Amino acid sequence: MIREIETTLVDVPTIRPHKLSVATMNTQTLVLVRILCEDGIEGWGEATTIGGLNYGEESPESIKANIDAHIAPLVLGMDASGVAPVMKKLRKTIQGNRFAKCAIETALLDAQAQRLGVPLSELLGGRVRDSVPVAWTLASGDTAKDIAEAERMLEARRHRIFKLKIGARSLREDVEHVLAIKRALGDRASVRVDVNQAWSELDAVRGIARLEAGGIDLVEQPVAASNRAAMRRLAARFDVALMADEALHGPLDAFEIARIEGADVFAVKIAQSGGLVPAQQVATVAQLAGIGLYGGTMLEGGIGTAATAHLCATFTDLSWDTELFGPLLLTEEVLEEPLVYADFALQVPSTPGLGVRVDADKLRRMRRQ
Ligand SMILES: O=C(O)C[C@H]1C=CC(=O)O1
Ligand SMILES: [Mn+2]
Repeated sequence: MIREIETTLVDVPTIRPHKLSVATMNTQTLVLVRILCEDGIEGWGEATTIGGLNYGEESPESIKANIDAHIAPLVLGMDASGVAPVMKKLRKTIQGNRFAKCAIETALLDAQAQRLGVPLSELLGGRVRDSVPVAWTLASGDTAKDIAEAERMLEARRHRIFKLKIGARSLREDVEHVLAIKRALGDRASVRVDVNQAWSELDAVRGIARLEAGGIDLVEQPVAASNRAAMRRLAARFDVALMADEALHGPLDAFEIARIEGADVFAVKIAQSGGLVPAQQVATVAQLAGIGLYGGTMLEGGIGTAATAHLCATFTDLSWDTELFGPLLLTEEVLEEPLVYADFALQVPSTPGLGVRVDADKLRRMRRQ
């Protein structure tokens, strides 16, 4: 039985300002959900988002309020081991709120996998890999600093895939910034860009032509999420891989974008999709349509990152790797033992459930009062 659902906000400073076209992040607010079950098992989920309301339509505060006032009362007392009936009820009764639903589903699946004594990946069909390659986002806003940061990451064998956040400056400045970084790193790294919807279609045509010629491997969400027709035209026009991110709010969007050939790659995000199971459906649609897979992040801490890692471990083909570096952008850790990053990859935890333990003392100290 689901006995208790507790939602906690934790404000954690980032290791440096993280500049996106929609926001500059100096702190990240983790939204953590703990579900206590009658049998004493405790499951954890995460509903962290980016930039308050700059990135998406759910804020940390709205997610917490909606779980506390509307979602928890609906499912308290239900059978905790029946994850599917609980989620069926939530999805039927509650509109939207994909992040909150993701956190509840993750916590219930974490608890259930612990109950069964298996890693979460085994509840999702079983893993085909024990680690996932991890990209790093260069987003200091300064070309020389970004190059130095990339060199440090290569030297430490932590990352060899770099995603550059662009779209806030003029097209010319952005393209020069990206190409300078690519020239400095050469074939030692894969360089990709994320425009976070900032460009018009015409900007995108001009920008992508130069990025493609300069050896950039992938362009993420260059135009507005709602402009699927532009994504279709850009995907048909250029060879460089075009990735959908903000345009993907779950399996239905995945199906529609696949149908119109509106992307070459999908960023699979568990919170944007509304949970681990719908995110797996997004991936299934992609695989059926011949669309590549990439494990995306909402810059979550250790819990959401571990959950996505378990999901990505089940994908037969993960050709575009992951960006599961969220915990590395934060100055403080909420887990007892941090996730393990080595040899350009994140190790997928192998103990029962999510395979991570929250440090209760640290959380008490760090939580928003
Ligand atoms: O992909 C996004 O749009 C959001 C996020 C993921 C990595 C990062 O630096 O920002
Ligand atoms: Mn993105």
